[in-house]
Amino acid sequence: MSTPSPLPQTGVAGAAPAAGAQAAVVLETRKLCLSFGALKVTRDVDFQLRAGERHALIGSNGAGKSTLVNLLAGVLQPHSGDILLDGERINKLAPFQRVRRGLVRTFQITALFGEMTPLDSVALAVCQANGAGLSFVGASPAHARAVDEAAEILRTVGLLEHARDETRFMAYGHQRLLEIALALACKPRVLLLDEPAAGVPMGESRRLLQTLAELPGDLTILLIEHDMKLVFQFASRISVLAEGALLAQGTPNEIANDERVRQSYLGHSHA
Ligand SMILES: Nc1ncnc2c1ncn2[C@@H]1O[C@H](COP(=O)(O)OP(=O)(O)OP(=O)(O)O)[C@@H](O)[C@H]1O
Repeated sequence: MSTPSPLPQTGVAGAAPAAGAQAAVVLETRKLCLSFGALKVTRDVDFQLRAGERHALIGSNGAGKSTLVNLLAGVLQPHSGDILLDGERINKLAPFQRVRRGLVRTFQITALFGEMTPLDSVALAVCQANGAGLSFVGASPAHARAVDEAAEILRTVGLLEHARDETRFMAYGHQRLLEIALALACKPRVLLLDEPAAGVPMGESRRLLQTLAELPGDLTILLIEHDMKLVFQFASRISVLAEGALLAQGTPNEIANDERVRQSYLGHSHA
């Protein structure tokens, strides 16, 4: 939980290249609803994620951002409405089945791998994703390939020089990058990130989001982030949730100049 920083006062273009309005929709929700008791946390959400987007999901504390990501990942089941991946309804798919189809959210498992090195952790995840199971002993060709692949993933997220560190002693920002590396080991087409920079010092969080923005262009990323500076540097498109409903979706310029967003979001941040 953190307090949203104010929206920029003038239109700010996203740093990432716009995916373009023509890109195909990869992930979509239609009239998605979920309540916790009497509390409606997801209200008729029609959300679209297009191929290659760097998409930020923003909104005040309790607006329903994590819930929406959990619905997309299959951690939560909607009470009504649909979730479509590549146009196919995936409501009934378990999280691991969605992962197999390329829909991956970041793990929060650094504690589990604290005594392992990033190289071993990611190689293990690669083995799992490649169907080689968890057999991690010996010098099998599958293991060697997994280690090579893991090193390449660590290079991509800028962690190669820490590949053989013990995870629990790594800087927190590096541990968050390792979570992203573990998600990349699952070969995602769509990556869902719930506040990947939370708790990371400012300079490092900017680098972390820059790393994400520079991931291969065919990877689609949805990210929850409270820091508006980071959001507007990262995003090619932005969705705004308010009280469970989708208030607006558009380019960074459109969102920054949307009066409803400014009133709703600035109102909360002032509060
Ligand atoms: N398992 C649950 N049971 C009951 N209420 C829940 C549950 N999970 C979330 N909520 C409530 O649903 C609402 C939306 O929560 P959610 O975590 O999705 O918001 P959020 O936008 O991600 O907030 P934040 O920015 O603070 O993380 C909140 O009022 C929260 O208290």
